[in-house]
Amino acid sequence: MGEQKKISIVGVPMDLGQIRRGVDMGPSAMRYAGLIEGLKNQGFQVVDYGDITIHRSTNGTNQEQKLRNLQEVIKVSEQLCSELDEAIQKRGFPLVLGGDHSISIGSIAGIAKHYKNLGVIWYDAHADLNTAETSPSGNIHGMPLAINLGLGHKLLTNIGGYSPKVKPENIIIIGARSIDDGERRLIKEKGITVFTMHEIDRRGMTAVMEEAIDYLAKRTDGVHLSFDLDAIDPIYAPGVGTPVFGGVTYRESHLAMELLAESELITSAEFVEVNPILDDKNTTADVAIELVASLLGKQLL
Ligand SMILES: NC(=[NH2+])NCCC[C@H](N)C(=O)O
Ligand SMILES: [Mn+2]
Ligand SMILES: [Mn+2]
Repeated sequence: MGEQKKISIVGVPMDLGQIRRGVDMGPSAMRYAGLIEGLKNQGFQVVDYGDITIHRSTNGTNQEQKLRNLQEVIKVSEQLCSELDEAIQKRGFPLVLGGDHSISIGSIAGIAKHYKNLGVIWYDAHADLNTAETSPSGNIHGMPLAINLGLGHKLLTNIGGYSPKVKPENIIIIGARSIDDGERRLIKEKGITVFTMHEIDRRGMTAVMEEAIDYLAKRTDGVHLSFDLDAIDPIYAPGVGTPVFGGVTYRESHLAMELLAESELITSAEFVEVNPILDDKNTTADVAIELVASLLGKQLL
């Protein structure tokens, strides 16, 4: 990253993609933890677009059904899509703050149209590859990666007016340890690369990241990092709505971000699922902004 590179920040206080309240406060928690100041100290020009407005109707549509809050999620996704489109045209590095992981539908919709062959690193305990048919919960935050592949409800896959956004061979999932049956079938059928916790335990984070970086560097013209804080073990990042034990450590996650910084591969990023109500003294937001700093080139010496 050269000096005075521009970072464009967009907050998405979205909690409609799942049922636990509090994740809408994620963008505030990361700002409160010192995100903007930190990036400025790191030498970046920071343009903060503020938060997208979310209209939370008291009785959202599709409440107990297979796509909870569908209409609201569509509205927010379209808005995020056009904000990111604009940020990229103004040559900023898009940094999106969640909000639950359903925001990735809008962010990747806004980003992918600027690339011929966008790669995606999905750093997550989950695969988020469900559709309404396979979802055990009806929560849209468990579906965004499938939607970005063009699988799922038409109104979601068509955000931004085009579909699909990403090819299955350009996706790498890292840190997965909770995968539903339908997701497992899709991973096999589409040949999606997944470095589960097994591969990370067995080969180590360095080998996993090096392979991911080499692979994506050869075949993509931009890579979006979608970082779900629940990839990290809840010991280090307790403030998430769907925690799964046995996750990536704090150190391994920093290492992963440092290797990505060194590779200069990442062209946009989002940090999602930070839920300060479930957190312990804003620890998860603190961890998130430290990881942002590492991703954007901060070094210990
Ligand atoms: N972004 C997340 N935290 N996703 C969790 C998804 C959990 C589960 N697989 C579901 O579909 O409901
Ligand atoms: Mn997750
Ligand atoms: Mn996720």
